Amino acid sequence: MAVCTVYTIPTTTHLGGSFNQNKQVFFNYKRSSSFPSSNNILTSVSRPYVITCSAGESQTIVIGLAADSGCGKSTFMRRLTSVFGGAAEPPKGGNPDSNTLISDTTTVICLDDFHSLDRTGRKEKGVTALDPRANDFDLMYEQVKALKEGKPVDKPIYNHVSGLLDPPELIQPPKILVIEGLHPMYDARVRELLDFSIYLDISNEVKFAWKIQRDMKERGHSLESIKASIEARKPDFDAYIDPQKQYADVVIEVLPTQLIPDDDEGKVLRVKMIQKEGVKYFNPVYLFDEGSTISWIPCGRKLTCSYPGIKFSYGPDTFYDNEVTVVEMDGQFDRLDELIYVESHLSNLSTKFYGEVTQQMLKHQDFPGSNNGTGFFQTIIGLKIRDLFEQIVANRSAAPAAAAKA
Ligand SMILES: Nc1ncnc2c1ncn2[C@@H]1O[C@H](COP(=O)(O)OP(=O)(O)OP(=O)(O)O)[C@@H](O)[C@H]1O
Ligand SMILES: O=C(CO)[C@H](O)[C@H](O)COP(=O)(O)O
Repeated sequence: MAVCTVYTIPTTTHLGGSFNQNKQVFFNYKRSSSFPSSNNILTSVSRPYVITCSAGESQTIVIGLAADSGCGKSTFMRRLTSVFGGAAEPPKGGNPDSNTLISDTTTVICLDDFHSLDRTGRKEKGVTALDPRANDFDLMYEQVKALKEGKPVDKPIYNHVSGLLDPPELIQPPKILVIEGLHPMYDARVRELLDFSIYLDISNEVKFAWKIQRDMKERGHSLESIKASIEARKPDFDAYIDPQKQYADVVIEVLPTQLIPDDDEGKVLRVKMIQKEGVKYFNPVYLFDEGSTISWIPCGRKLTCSYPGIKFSYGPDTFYDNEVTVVEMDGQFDRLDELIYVESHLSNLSTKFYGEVTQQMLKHQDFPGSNNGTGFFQTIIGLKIRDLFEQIVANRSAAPAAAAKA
């Protein structure tokens, strides 16, 4: 809900009346009270006043997380919500197949809920879920916009168990809204609403290895059916999902290792954190010396490394014509408690205390990717998002004060 603030003028004239939420007037008077914008009749201001609304202090911050199915979005979300504390759970008393996760600070909605065609509908029309024609971008835009403006919405639910569209669920505007799924940056209108965006870019080789792990070992699918499903999705993935990475503020790219020649196991990973320069409220993380190009093998006295070891790289680059800063980690950690050694050589981490990244990694050591750059960089991005949120909130509260001083 937007919050309006009343600034009173120290005279005795009474103006009274109602106000228009969209009108923003900044005067240099004293702040006397704040109230929710739904209560739009003034009853208790006895002196001339000025009201500021809609840049409300409770405006929702929107984060977009894009990736293909089975590429670690849920794992990333668990790391992110943990940074803010409190457990993330589906809406209480709602649809047991809801895709939404709510915690004190964050609400994560899954963009699969904006599929306009259900499983049968897609089959009949011969389109995949990645195809824009199977998704309702008008509704996605309207609902994300409404939530950002502090208004609740009745969001549809795509039921992954039945393959049907279920009755909608009520979503209240949170402090931080995360929209995760296939298309958070596809529609220009939705993209414009994002305060920060992330793309999880999992290379085909690694995606295949993860799919085998989950769908073959855990869900009993055959190797052939996994191969066929990846191949069937590829043209639409290339056309509609992959191009979104050009818009992301951070891309986490996951590739096979270069430390083992001709590795085909896909267990050891090379992970790049590609951070866009010039993004408001986001200072890229760097290694040792900002702006330099660095290659670092931390293995030795302070970091235990078994074969094939660990290699970090850092430096400036360009990505889709944007200037970026890249931190890369190839290899995997043997002992997570020793991670503090690596953490202490990175700067701009947005931690609140020494060793916070290591603490978060230790807390979730059972999550996939905790021993490599995927978990490490996801944790760091979680902390950067907390920092971005705190800066935006601090800036908002400072704005009326600055206006008052002017
Ligand atoms: N960092 C990682 N390292 C190794 N395996 C991983 C990693 N992240 C995810 N996986 C594998 O991929 C699977 C899917 O992960 P997750 O559920 O987080 O992805 P998702 O994008 O949310 O999937 P979906 O869209 O299908 O719900 C996990 O069960 C695990 O096998
Ligand atoms: O790419 C996907 C996003 O997670 C799913 O395949 C899509 O949502 C369709 O779901 P289902 O396969 O359960 O019908």
